Amino acid sequence: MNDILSSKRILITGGTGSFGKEMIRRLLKSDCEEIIVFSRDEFKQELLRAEFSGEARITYFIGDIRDFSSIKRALYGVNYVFHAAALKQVPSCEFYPFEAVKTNIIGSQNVIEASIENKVSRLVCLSTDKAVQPVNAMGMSKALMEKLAQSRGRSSKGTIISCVRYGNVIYSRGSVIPLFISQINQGKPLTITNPNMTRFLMNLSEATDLVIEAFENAEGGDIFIKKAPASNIHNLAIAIQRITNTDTGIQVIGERHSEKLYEVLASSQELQRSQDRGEYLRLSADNRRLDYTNQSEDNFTDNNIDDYTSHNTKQLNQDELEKVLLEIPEIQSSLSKMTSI
Ligand SMILES: O=c1ccn([C@@H]2O[C@H](COP(=O)(O)OP(=O)(O)O[C@H]3O[C@H](CO)[C@H](O)[C@H](O)[C@H]3O)[C@@H](O)[C@H]2O)c(=O)[nH]1
Repeated sequence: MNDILSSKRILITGGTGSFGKEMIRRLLKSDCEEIIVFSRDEFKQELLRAEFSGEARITYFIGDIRDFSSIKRALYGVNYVFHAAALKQVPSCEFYPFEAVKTNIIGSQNVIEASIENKVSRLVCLSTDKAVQPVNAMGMSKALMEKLAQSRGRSSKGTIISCVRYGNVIYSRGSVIPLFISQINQGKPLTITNPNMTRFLMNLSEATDLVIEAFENAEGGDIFIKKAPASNIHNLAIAIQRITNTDTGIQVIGERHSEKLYEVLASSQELQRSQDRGEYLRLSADNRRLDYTNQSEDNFTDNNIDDYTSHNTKQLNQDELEKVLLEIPEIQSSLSKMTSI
């Protein structure tokens, strides 16, 4: 990646989050000229400044993607953009769906238009499996972000706009695994919603690799996904108990608002237009024109292709789950704190 980054200016929206930090670490290994962290929260920027103290290539920009003028100003002279700013929590977006509209849809449209106006050459937008056949406000808003990116990705020749879809990132802020660890620390039972619910699992490094894969290889309107294994929540809870050598019990609490039993990383229709790239799949935009009189007659959904779901992908067994979990730095540090008590 170093060649295309040399002497370039890169902006990360939502740059203080876990993806932002990991991407900054990767970018600092290149000869890029500047990394701009664009986000709303001055305190989180202060913490990041302390974490990367003395790193002259990082600059900090307070702004909000909901405000077109602030993102437009920040993007002046920028070459590449990673768009990670979003409202990501399913339950809170259910209760405040218009906030998801404002950030994930209108904010993303601002990032896309400001990138095109500033002649940014590549823009990668971070999406989620919840955007496929969405049932909750978070997924619906991300689905529309993808549509906006694909629509402008088709027409904006100077800016390559692509998306990536994450599965669940292990130990991401506010997610179930840190919750389980905190419940264990308090001697409480692990609360599981529906034992049979499955989720695709990936770690932060894999999620960042996926963004880089799209950044380097996407054509306008592409969506990249990473082939990922999955687990059901019951097995995940058992694996957490086993690696922590604890048994505070398990309490089934039932599903939260608008949760899916399983997630879909790619629909059968998308898979029909996909390119297998080994670890990754590239889902091309449907680039037909808005004129169906001249299209070929083979535009049918292939009945033999299933959606790619967290139910039909590879399921991690207990040993594999424990191995995957033990590789996560935050879990390692939680375990060492537990043993030192
Ligand atoms: O107390 C709990 C809380 C959650 N779960 C279950 O654990 C799984 C994962 O839940 P998380 O809250 O960790 O994650 P979500 O699947 O709801 O969504 C997460 O993954 C998304 C990607 O698909 C986005 O990254 C989003 O920001 C993030 O919240 C779900 O099946 C959920 O029902 C429990 O069993 N018990």
